[in-house]
Amino acid sequence: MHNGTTITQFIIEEQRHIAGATGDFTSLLNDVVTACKVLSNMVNHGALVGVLGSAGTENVQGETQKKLDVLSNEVFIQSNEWAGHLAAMASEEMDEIYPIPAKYPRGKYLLTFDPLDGSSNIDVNVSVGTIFSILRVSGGVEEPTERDFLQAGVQQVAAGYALYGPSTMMVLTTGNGVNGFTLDQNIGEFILTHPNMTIPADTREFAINVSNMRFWEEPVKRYVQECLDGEEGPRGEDFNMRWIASMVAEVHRILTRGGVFMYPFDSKMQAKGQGGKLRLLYEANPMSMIVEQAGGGAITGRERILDVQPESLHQRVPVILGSKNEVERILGYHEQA
Ligand SMILES: O=P(O)(O)OC[C@H]1O[C@](O)(COP(=O)(O)O)[C@@H](O)[C@@H]1O
Ligand SMILES: [Mg+2]
Ligand SMILES: [Mg+2]
Repeated sequence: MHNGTTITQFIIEEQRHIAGATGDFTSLLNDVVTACKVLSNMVNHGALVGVLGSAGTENVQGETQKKLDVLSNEVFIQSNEWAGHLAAMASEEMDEIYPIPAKYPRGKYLLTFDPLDGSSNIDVNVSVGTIFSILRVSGGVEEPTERDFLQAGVQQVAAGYALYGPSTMMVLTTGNGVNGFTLDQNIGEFILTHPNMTIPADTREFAINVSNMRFWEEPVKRYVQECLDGEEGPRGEDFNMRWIASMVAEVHRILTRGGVFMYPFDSKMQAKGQGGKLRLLYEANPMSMIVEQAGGGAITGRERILDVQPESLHQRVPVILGSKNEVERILGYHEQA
């Protein structure tokens, strides 16, 4: 049994040093933490509580929704709408933004989330997670609009994810480094177990869905081919590969032991008029903030993800993130192409 720092203690301690902090942000994060505990419990019970399988509906992006995609979205809304910290929420699973209903007070923050990341893995009992990002309202608190959410990732106040794996973890940044907490199921608290997570600058491990190889652009093909060529190739070293198909789990591995994760631009997505597979506001931006705060890099291939000016709520972008020196190498390959 752990008796270390709880996530609430950690956040309160961090906020103590911020002049003018009202406690709103602390209690918003607390509600997000509660939502993730509820989801952890649901995911853990799986088939026992009838939450696996398809919901028989599609989200705005035309993807089939799992029952847990829908349930986790509802849990996130219920946990976060009542307390008066938020003006609105936006989620991968909702077509439009969700302004806080008039029966509740509205606050100065916005919450975006991917309530269940990696949901194609849920029925096969492989790790899934939740990704979230907190922004400040740019316009009026009373009439939040989609435009309020279209802020570049550098504007994020905080970002984090929960990983429902062999143990449930919460990884969080408020712009002051990255810290990891493990859920102690016996006491229902996240305990600080991974202080100051940092990504090694060098790696010999990459993650990409190679079934898309024929659709990639030249610089990504070059990078992956050089990894595959191993000791005999230009890198002079053997590389290892992983593909979990849950971004949350891939990013967590990278925070733990380094590596590169890529869901790059490809011609298949281009044909559908999409810039990439992963969603800028719910996946790319929060993960990029975490990765940069841990000393890594995060780019689309040609530019820093956190500098991308969003044009629409459900915008997708190419993502290449992880160990700094490898990300810089891939950026260089794009610049040379
Ligand atoms: O099935 P693919 O093409 O390998 O894509 C896997 C990617 O899709 C995602 O699952 C998208 O997330 P959702 O499950 O939230 O739609 C990422 O987590 C993952 O990296
Ligand atoms: Mg996702
Ligand atoms: Mg999802």
